[in-house]
Amino acid sequence: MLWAGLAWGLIASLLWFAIARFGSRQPMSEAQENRFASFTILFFGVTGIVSLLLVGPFNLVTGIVLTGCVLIGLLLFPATQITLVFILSMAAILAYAIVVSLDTTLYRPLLAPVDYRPAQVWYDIITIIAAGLIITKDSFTVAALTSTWRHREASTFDRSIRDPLTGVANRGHLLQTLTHQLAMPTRARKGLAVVLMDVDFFKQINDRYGHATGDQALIHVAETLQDNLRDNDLLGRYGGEEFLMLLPGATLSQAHNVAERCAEALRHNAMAITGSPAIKLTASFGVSSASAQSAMDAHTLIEEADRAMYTAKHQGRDRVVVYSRPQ
Ligand SMILES: Nc1nc2c(ncn2[C@@H]2O[C@H](COP(=O)(O)OP(=O)(O)OP(=O)(O)O)[C@@H](O)[C@H]2O)c(=O)[nH]1
Repeated sequence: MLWAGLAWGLIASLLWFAIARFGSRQPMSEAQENRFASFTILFFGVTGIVSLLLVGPFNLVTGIVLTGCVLIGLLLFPATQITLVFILSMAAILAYAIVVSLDTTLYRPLLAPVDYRPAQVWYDIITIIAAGLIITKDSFTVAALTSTWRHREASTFDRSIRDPLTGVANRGHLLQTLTHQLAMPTRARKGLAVVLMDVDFFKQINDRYGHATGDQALIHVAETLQDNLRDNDLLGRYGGEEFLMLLPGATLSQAHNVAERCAEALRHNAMAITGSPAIKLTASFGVSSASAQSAMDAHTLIEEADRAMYTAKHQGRDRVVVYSRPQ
């Protein structure tokens, strides 16, 4: 019976862990994780109750299943459900203590041996509470590790799509998002516009104030642009002092307005630095768009915006130029 219990605990735990970790190719969504966690509680909870009924609270099989229930549950749990698991495990420990404190002649496990003897009640209660505290402490350690692990996974993903200096999307993420949006079926997408901008005379800022101030200026530019975009627009750093904005659903003239708004914000939002007058920054903007019907690829669209941006540079900088496609 003991070995069967141990084997069962081990197999069930490994199985559960394998399903949680490798069961789906995609990482589980939060809703899936919650469903899986609830199912796990139910499964181990029911198993625990059945063990209690069949072999009684003093049997090692019951102990293993209850401990497994708490530990495996916590190992797999999304952080949002840790409190729930904690309450449930404390309730399980309390219920366990109550059961052993009862006059056990009132309760006789279904599979109890003929010479079944109730244990010393107080001794058992103290042992169970101590065990409960140890399990709880361990559970919190596991929970903390699990949450660090999840957090690390999330922040690795975050790092892989962000520009480390400015915190906006990096070039790879911009291109991937744009390619994905352009590949959407015609009926699912509206138009899409891109705005490419390049800070004017940026080399002079580096030369005059130093590279660290140059970096601050890039952060300032990114913040100013971000403040002038909507939530579903995507701003990213395309190169050194070049930023790209993806505006899903925007027409060419709407994107033109957005670019003018950004140029205006940059013009009137000089960057404050200590010990010198605020630095005035301007930029040149190029705008291009793809209608819902056009089959345009990401590189062509960006190249058009790039040409328009260079026209803006040649026309004297600090302005917006819209790409006009040859008829
Ligand atoms: N501080 C800092 N400078 C950068 C970074 N990336 C690129 N740069 C600098 O940006 C400058 C770009 O200079 P240029 O390409 O000559 O262009 P510009 O001076 O902005 O002139 P125009 O674009 O013609 O208006 C170079 O000096 C680069 O070293 C960065 O991450 N931090």
